[in-house]
Amino acid sequence: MSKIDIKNFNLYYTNFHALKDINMSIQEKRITAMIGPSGCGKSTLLRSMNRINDTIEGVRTSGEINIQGKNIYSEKTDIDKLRRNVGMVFQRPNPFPISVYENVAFGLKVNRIESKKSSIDAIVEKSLKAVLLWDDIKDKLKKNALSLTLEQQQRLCIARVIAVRPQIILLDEPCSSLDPVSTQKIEELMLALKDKYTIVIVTHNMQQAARISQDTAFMLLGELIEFDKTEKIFTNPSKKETDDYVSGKFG
Ligand SMILES: Nc1ncnc2c1ncn2[C@@H]1O[C@H](COP(=O)(O)OP(=O)(O)OP(=O)(O)O)[C@@H](O)[C@H]1O
Repeated sequence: MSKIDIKNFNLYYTNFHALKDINMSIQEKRITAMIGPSGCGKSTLLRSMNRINDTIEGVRTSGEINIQGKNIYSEKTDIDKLRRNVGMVFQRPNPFPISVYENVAFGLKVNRIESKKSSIDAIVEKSLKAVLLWDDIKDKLKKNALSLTLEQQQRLCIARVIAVRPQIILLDEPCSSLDPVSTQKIEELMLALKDKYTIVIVTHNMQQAARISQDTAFMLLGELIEFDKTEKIFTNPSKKETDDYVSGKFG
Protein backbone atom coordinates (compact mmCIF):
# COMPACT_ATOMS: atom_id res chain seq x y z
CA MET A 1 0.00 0.00 0.00
CA SER A 2 1.17 3.49 -0.79
CA LYS A 3 2.13 5.56 2.27
CA ILE A 4 3.59 8.71 0.73
CA ASP A 5 2.24 9.98 -2.59
CA ILE A 6 4.25 12.76 -4.17
CA LYS A 7 2.46 14.59 -6.97
CA ASN A 8 3.99 17.20 -9.30
CA PHE A 9 6.19 18.42 -6.46
CA ASN A 10 8.57 21.32 -7.09
CA LEU A 11 10.86 23.11 -4.66
CA TYR A 12 12.80 26.35 -5.17
CA TYR A 13 15.57 27.76 -2.99
CA THR A 14 14.78 31.39 -3.86
CA ASN A 15 15.35 31.26 -7.66
CA PHE A 16 17.08 27.88 -7.80
CA HIS A 17 14.76 25.10 -8.98
CA ALA A 18 16.01 22.22 -6.78
CA LEU A 19 13.19 19.68 -7.25
CA LYS A 20 11.50 19.41 -10.64
CA ASP A 21 8.04 17.96 -10.95
CA ILE A 22 8.59 14.90 -8.75
CA ASN A 23 6.00 12.12 -8.86
CA MET A 24 6.45 8.98 -6.78
CA SER A 25 4.53 6.64 -4.48
CA ILE A 26 6.45 5.29 -1.52
CA GLN A 27 5.16 1.98 -0.22
CA GLU A 28 4.29 1.14 3.35
CA LYS A 29 6.61 -0.94 5.56
CA ARG A 30 9.40 -1.10 3.04
CA ILE A 31 12.76 0.62 2.81
CA THR A 32 12.99 3.12 -0.04
CA ALA A 33 16.49 4.34 -0.89
CA MET A 34 17.21 7.61 -2.67
CA ILE A 35 20.44 7.66 -4.64
CA GLY A 36 22.12 10.00 -7.09
CA PRO A 37 25.21 12.22 -7.39
CA SER A 38 25.94 14.97 -4.91
CA GLY A 39 23.60 17.93 -5.27
CA CYS A 40 20.87 16.04 -7.19
CA GLY A 41 18.24 16.88 -4.56
CA LYS A 42 18.01 13.68 -2.47
CA SER A 43 18.17 15.43 0.90
CA THR A 44 15.88 18.22 -0.28
CA LEU A 45 13.22 15.68 -1.27
CA LEU A 46 13.63 13.72 1.98
CA ARG A 47 13.39 16.90 4.04
CA SER A 48 10.27 17.92 2.13
CA MET A 49 8.50 14.84 3.52
CA ASN A 50 8.23 16.34 7.00
CA ARG A 51 8.50 19.98 5.96
CA ILE A 52 11.84 20.57 7.66
CA ASN A 53 12.73 22.67 4.61
CA ASP A 54 10.09 25.17 5.74
CA THR A 55 12.61 26.56 8.18
CA ILE A 56 14.92 27.70 5.34
CA GLU A 57 14.37 31.24 4.12
CA GLY A 58 13.41 31.56 0.45
CA VAL A 59 11.99 28.02 0.11
CA ARG A 60 8.88 27.77 -2.10
CA THR A 61 7.04 24.65 -3.14
CA SER A 62 4.25 23.64 -5.49
CA GLY A 63 2.46 20.33 -5.91
CA GLU A 64 1.56 17.87 -3.18
CA ILE A 65 3.04 15.37 -0.78
CA ASN A 66 0.21 13.20 0.51
CA ILE A 67 0.71 11.10 3.59
CA GLN A 68 -2.12 8.67 4.15
CA GLY A 69 -4.19 10.66 1.70
CA LYS A 70 -3.61 14.10 3.26
CA ASN A 71 -1.54 16.76 1.56
CA ILE A 72 1.04 17.83 4.15
CA TYR A 73 1.46 21.13 2.29
CA SER A 74 -2.15 22.06 2.99
CA GLU A 75 -2.63 25.08 5.27
CA LYS A 76 -4.46 22.88 7.75
CA THR A 77 -1.43 20.72 8.49
CA ASP A 78 -0.38 20.59 12.14
CA ILE A 79 3.40 20.72 11.69
CA ASP A 80 4.25 19.34 15.15
CA LYS A 81 1.96 16.38 14.59
CA LEU A 82 3.42 15.84 11.11
CA ARG A 83 6.98 15.76 12.50
CA ARG A 84 5.98 13.27 15.17
CA ASN A 85 4.45 11.01 12.56
CA VAL A 86 7.37 11.48 10.16
CA GLY A 87 10.52 11.33 12.27
CA MET A 88 13.97 12.23 11.03
CA VAL A 89 17.48 10.95 11.72
CA PHE A 90 20.46 12.96 10.49
CA GLN A 91 24.00 12.28 9.21
CA ARG A 92 25.74 13.00 12.45
CA PRO A 93 24.15 11.61 15.59
CA ASN A 94 22.73 14.64 17.39
CA PRO A 95 21.59 13.56 20.85
CA PHE A 96 20.84 16.35 23.31
CA PRO A 97 23.63 16.85 25.89
CA ILE A 98 21.43 15.39 28.63
CA SER A 99 20.97 11.88 29.99
CA VAL A 100 20.19 8.87 27.81
CA TYR A 101 16.81 8.54 29.55
CA GLU A 102 15.90 12.20 29.06
CA ASN A 103 16.80 12.04 25.36
CA VAL A 104 14.19 9.35 24.76
CA ALA A 105 11.65 10.89 27.15
CA PHE A 106 12.08 14.40 25.70
CA GLY A 107 9.53 14.15 22.88
CA LEU A 108 6.98 12.49 25.14
CA LYS A 109 7.18 15.32 27.65
CA VAL A 110 7.40 18.24 25.22
CA ASN A 111 4.49 16.95 23.16
CA ARG A 112 2.57 16.01 26.31
CA ILE A 113 2.10 12.48 24.99
CA GLU A 114 2.76 11.00 28.44
CA SER A 115 3.23 12.56 31.84
CA LYS A 116 3.07 9.56 34.17
CA LYS A 117 6.56 8.48 35.20
CA SER A 118 5.77 4.75 34.93
CA SER A 119 4.37 5.18 31.41
CA ILE A 120 7.40 7.21 30.32
CA ASP A 121 9.72 4.60 31.86
CA ALA A 122 7.94 1.88 29.89
CA ILE A 123 8.19 3.78 26.58
CA VAL A 124 11.87 4.60 27.16
CA GLU A 125 12.56 0.90 27.75
CA LYS A 126 10.52 -0.20 24.75
CA SER A 127 12.16 2.36 22.44
CA LEU A 128 15.67 1.43 23.58
CA LYS A 129 14.82 -2.25 23.12
CA ALA A 130 13.55 -1.54 19.59
CA VAL A 131 16.96 -0.14 18.62
CA LEU A 132 18.78 -2.96 20.45
CA LEU A 133 20.42 -0.59 22.89
CA TRP A 134 18.64 -1.55 26.10
CA ASP A 135 20.87 -4.42 27.16
CA ASP A 136 24.01 -2.30 26.71
CA ILE A 137 22.82 0.79 28.52
CA LYS A 138 20.02 -0.15 30.91
CA ASP A 139 22.39 0.55 33.81
CA LYS A 140 23.62 3.81 32.27
CA LEU A 141 20.35 5.62 31.69
CA LYS A 142 21.51 8.59 33.75
CA LYS A 143 24.77 8.97 31.84
CA ASN A 144 25.14 11.87 29.45
CA ALA A 145 24.20 10.72 25.95
CA LEU A 146 27.36 12.31 24.56
CA SER A 147 29.44 9.73 26.45
CA LEU A 148 28.07 6.92 24.25
CA THR A 149 29.89 5.67 21.15
CA LEU A 150 28.81 7.23 17.84
CA GLU A 151 26.94 4.07 16.89
CA GLN A 152 25.11 4.04 20.23
CA GLN A 153 24.33 7.74 19.79
CA GLN A 154 22.80 7.07 16.37
CA ARG A 155 20.73 4.22 17.84
CA LEU A 156 19.63 6.59 20.59
CA CYS A 157 18.55 9.16 17.99
CA ILE A 158 16.46 6.47 16.30
CA ALA A 159 14.97 5.51 19.70
CA ARG A 160 14.12 9.17 20.30
CA VAL A 161 12.18 9.21 17.03
CA ILE A 162 10.45 5.90 17.76
CA ALA A 163 9.35 7.00 21.24
CA VAL A 164 6.75 9.42 19.84
CA ARG A 165 5.19 6.63 17.73
CA PRO A 166 5.83 7.69 14.15
CA GLN A 167 4.70 5.71 11.12
CA ILE A 168 7.47 6.96 8.87
CA ILE A 169 11.20 7.31 9.58
CA LEU A 170 13.40 9.44 7.30
CA LEU A 171 17.14 8.83 7.47
CA ASP A 172 19.60 11.21 5.82
CA GLU A 173 22.91 9.37 5.34
CA PRO A 174 22.60 7.83 8.83
CA CYS A 175 25.85 5.86 8.57
CA SER A 176 28.11 8.50 7.05
CA SER A 177 29.93 9.18 10.31
CA LEU A 178 30.17 5.52 11.34
CA ASP A 179 32.86 2.88 10.78
CA PRO A 180 32.05 -0.21 8.64
CA VAL A 181 31.20 -2.45 11.63
CA SER A 182 28.82 0.12 13.13
CA THR A 183 27.36 0.74 9.67
CA GLN A 184 26.55 -2.95 9.33
CA LYS A 185 24.84 -2.94 12.71
CA ILE A 186 22.72 0.10 11.87
CA GLU A 187 21.79 -1.50 8.53
CA GLU A 188 20.64 -4.62 10.43
CA LEU A 189 18.59 -2.38 12.70
CA MET A 190 16.92 -0.68 9.72
CA LEU A 191 15.98 -4.07 8.29
CA ALA A 192 14.52 -5.07 11.65
CA LEU A 193 12.47 -1.85 11.85
CA LYS A 194 11.03 -2.21 8.36
CA ASP A 195 8.23 -4.51 9.54
CA LYS A 196 6.78 -1.74 11.67
CA TYR A 197 7.74 1.48 9.92
CA THR A 198 7.91 2.95 6.44
CA ILE A 199 11.55 3.92 6.00
CA VAL A 200 13.08 6.33 3.49
CA ILE A 201 16.86 6.62 3.41
CA VAL A 202 19.18 8.92 1.50
CA THR A 203 22.53 7.31 0.87
CA HIS A 204 25.71 8.05 -1.06
CA ASN A 205 26.55 4.41 -0.79
CA MET A 206 25.07 2.37 -3.63
CA GLN A 207 26.03 -0.93 -2.00
CA GLN A 208 24.09 0.15 1.07
CA ALA A 209 21.00 0.92 -1.04
CA ALA A 210 21.32 -2.48 -2.72
CA ARG A 211 21.76 -4.30 0.61
CA ILE A 212 18.89 -2.85 2.58
CA SER A 213 16.23 -1.30 0.34
CA GLN A 214 13.35 -2.88 -1.53
CA ASP A 215 12.69 0.18 -3.72
CA THR A 216 15.19 2.69 -5.10
CA ALA A 217 14.77 6.16 -6.54
CA PHE A 218 17.54 7.53 -8.76
CA MET A 219 17.72 11.32 -8.97
CA LEU A 220 19.74 13.61 -11.21
CA LEU A 221 19.81 17.44 -11.31
CA GLY A 222 16.58 17.78 -9.33
CA GLU A 223 14.63 15.24 -11.37
CA LEU A 224 13.48 11.76 -10.45
CA ILE A 225 14.93 9.75 -13.32
CA GLU A 226 13.76 6.30 -12.30
CA PHE A 227 11.95 4.68 -9.37
CA ASP A 228 11.53 0.93 -9.21
CA LYS A 229 12.32 -2.23 -7.28
CA THR A 230 15.91 -2.06 -6.05
CA GLU A 231 16.85 -5.24 -7.87
CA LYS A 232 15.62 -3.81 -11.18
CA ILE A 233 17.43 -0.49 -10.67
CA PHE A 234 20.73 -2.29 -10.03
CA THR A 235 20.47 -5.09 -12.57
CA ASN A 236 18.25 -3.94 -15.41
CA PRO A 237 17.34 -0.24 -15.20
CA SER A 238 15.07 1.25 -17.84
CA LYS A 239 16.92 4.53 -18.30
CA LYS A 240 20.42 5.01 -19.67
CA GLU A 241 21.27 7.64 -17.01
CA THR A 242 20.43 5.13 -14.25
CA ASP A 243 22.52 2.45 -15.92
CA ASP A 244 25.48 4.84 -16.28
CA TYR A 245 25.22 5.85 -12.62
CA VAL A 246 24.81 2.39 -11.06
CA SER A 247 27.60 1.00 -13.23
CA GLY A 248 29.91 3.75 -12.00
CA LYS A 249 30.29 5.74 -15.24
CA PHE A 250 29.70 9.00 -13.34
CA GLY A 251 28.88 10.31 -9.89
N1 LIG B 1 19.62 25.98 1.81
C1 LIG B 1 19.91 25.99 0.50
N2 LIG B 1 19.93 27.13 -0.20
C2 LIG B 1 20.22 27.14 -1.52
N3 LIG B 1 20.49 26.03 -2.23
C3 LIG B 1 20.49 24.85 -1.57
C4 LIG B 1 20.20 24.76 -0.17
N4 LIG B 1 20.27 23.46 0.19
C5 LIG B 1 20.59 22.77 -0.93
N5 LIG B 1 20.71 23.61 -1.98
C6 LIG B 1 21.04 23.22 -3.37
O1 LIG B 1 20.02 22.35 -3.83
C7 LIG B 1 20.59 21.29 -4.60
C8 LIG B 1 20.18 19.96 -4.00
O2 LIG B 1 20.82 19.83 -2.72
P1 LIG B 1 20.63 18.54 -1.81
O3 LIG B 1 21.41 18.76 -0.57
O4 LIG B 1 19.20 18.23 -1.70
O5 LIG B 1 21.31 17.44 -2.73
P2 LIG B 1 21.83 15.98 -2.34
O6 LIG B 1 21.54 15.14 -3.54
O7 LIG B 1 21.25 15.57 -1.06
O8 LIG B 1 23.36 16.23 -2.21
P3 LIG B 1 24.43 15.60 -1.21
O9 LIG B 1 24.46 14.14 -1.58
O10 LIG B 1 25.70 16.30 -1.56
O11 LIG B 1 23.95 15.86 0.16
C9 LIG B 1 22.08 21.53 -4.62
O12 LIG B 1 22.42 22.20 -5.81
C10 LIG B 1 22.33 22.42 -3.43
O13 LIG B 1 23.43 23.27 -3.63
